[in-house]
Amino acid sequence: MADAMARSARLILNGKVAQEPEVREAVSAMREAGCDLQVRITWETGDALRFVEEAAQEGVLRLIAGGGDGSVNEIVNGLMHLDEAHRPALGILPLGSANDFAHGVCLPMDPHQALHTALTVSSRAVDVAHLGADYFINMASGGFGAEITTSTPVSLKRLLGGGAYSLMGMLKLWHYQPYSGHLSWPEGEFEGPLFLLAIGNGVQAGGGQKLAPDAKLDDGLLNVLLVRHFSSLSEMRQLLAELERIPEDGEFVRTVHTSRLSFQGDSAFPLNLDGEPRQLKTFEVKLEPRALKLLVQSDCPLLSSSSRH
Ligand SMILES: Nc1ncnc2c1ncn2[C@@H]1O[C@H](COP(=O)(O)OP(=O)(O)OP(=O)(O)O)[C@@H](O)[C@H]1O
Ligand SMILES: [Mg+2]
Repeated sequence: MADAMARSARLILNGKVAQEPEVREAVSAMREAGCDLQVRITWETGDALRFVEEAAQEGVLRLIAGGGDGSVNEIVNGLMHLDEAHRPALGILPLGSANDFAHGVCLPMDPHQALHTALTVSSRAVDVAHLGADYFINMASGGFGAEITTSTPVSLKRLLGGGAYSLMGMLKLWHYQPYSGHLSWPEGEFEGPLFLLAIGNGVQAGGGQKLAPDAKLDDGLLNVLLVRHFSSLSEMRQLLAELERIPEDGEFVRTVHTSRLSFQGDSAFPLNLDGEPRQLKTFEVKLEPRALKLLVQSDCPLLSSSSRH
């Protein structure tokens, strides 16, 4: 039996994509189907936070983020600053360029289907990670990818997919230096030059790069990917091969499942939180287990109680 459509909901739409005809048509269709769907449009950073507060004050139960990973991140931050009792469930209308979180949770990319999903499914409780005062729902990635993708439009997936030789050329051109730091978590530690660090609540970042393929959103754990730096072209080849299959304990790639992680760097470390850039010398990442209600299909592969097979 199909689930009933919610009677009311709020859509916070990133102004960059607000006028797309498909979005307008999808909103009209949901209204015609009986949902009182109100829309708020952002102009700049900070607007979404205010709209989240307004929605909570008005008792909105379903809040839909219309935009890319950055829009979802801003809305998650707004939601996490509310009391849990007044926190609306989060739906996503994927309208960004990467939409890594939405792809990771297998949401439909078609605006009509995505809105319909957000307005009909039951919510599922998922973990939310935070790094200092900043929350993220999908992934924090640091090192190589975070630095280069912040200043070029090339996605991490394309950079890593181009092969060892072109990647080496790129790193030379960028005068790339590995980052050194000390990582520690309750069950272990890592010291040394890092090529890449990814801390996943979700599975993918950088435009489709699956850095934490086994991550679940509701298991109380961060899936951490540590990639040690290389010193030759052949080592780089090995590193890229390991990134394809993400071993537990490879020569370069190592995975750790833990509830929290601290980093002490020798210098500012470039980080990307759900696609939003930061530079931090030290940080700690923790999880708030099952703190947010997410509107995804019940067979979403990132739910540990998933019935998908
Ligand atoms: N009207 C607007 N015009 C341009 N940028 C906006 C507008 N409103 C909000 N923003 C900014 O857009 C950024 C978020 O963009 P978002 O990440 O959603 O899209 P994207 O970068 O295209 O997608 P993705 O991150 O999935 O690749 C935030 O920094 C936000 O402040
Ligand atoms: Mg973005």
